[in-house]
Amino acid sequence: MGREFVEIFDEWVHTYDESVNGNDEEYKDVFLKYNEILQAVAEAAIGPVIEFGVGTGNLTKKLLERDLEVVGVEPNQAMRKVTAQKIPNLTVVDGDFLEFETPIFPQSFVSSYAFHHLTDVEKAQAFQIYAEKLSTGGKVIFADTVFDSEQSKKEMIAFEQARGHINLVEDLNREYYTTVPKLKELITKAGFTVNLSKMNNYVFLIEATKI
Ligand SMILES: C[S@@+](CC[C@H](N)C(=O)[O-])C[C@H]1O[C@@H](n2cnc3c(N)ncnc32)[C@H](O)[C@@H]1O
Repeated sequence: MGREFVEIFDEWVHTYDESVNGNDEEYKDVFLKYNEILQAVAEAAIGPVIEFGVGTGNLTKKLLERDLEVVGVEPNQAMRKVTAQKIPNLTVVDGDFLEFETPIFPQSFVSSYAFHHLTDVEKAQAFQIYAEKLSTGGKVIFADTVFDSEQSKKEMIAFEQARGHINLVEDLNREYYTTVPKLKELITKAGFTVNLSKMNNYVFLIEATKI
């Protein structure tokens, strides 16, 4: 579920790695320190790991470099194809943040640049599902665009509008970018402790531990 943005990646799959490497002017600030952010997610993960929204496999590679057992969950067929070419032995199943069937029992759920595809209600449902599947001490480690408040979201959209980043503005208005207080509330309600740290002007590292 929360799959209404999956088709956007049929097109973006061809240039996605250029965007994350800073070659897309509009998304430069979103992807600032991309590798560092993914590394921070990988380092906080404990295996076995389920990764949502694998995309072109950039976080997956970092998880595998740590010798963690990983199963990917990715709803976009084109993205699954690219990842299969890059990392031939990886199991990537068709699924999403809310509906997934994998052959492993995870100790952590991880994701980068994808959780905003879910509404806040769906985000809460997702954390309830993860709470049921994890044992005490299990982790959810996500990196994603989150705003300090609704006011700072509005100011950031106005700022991007003023510098002519129309595609980014459309994205920020279209998808479900949430705020730090909302995220903290829904994660703690699901039975986790949580710590959020700012990684760049857009992205927070979200580290949740099952109580
Ligand atoms: C911006 S890309 C991020 C890719 C990669 N994780 C990264 O950090 O570069 C978002 C990915 O999430 C996937 N996606 C979209 N909706 C999703 C959903 N509901 N559940 C899981 N993944 C989803 C897209 O197909 C895409 O591969």
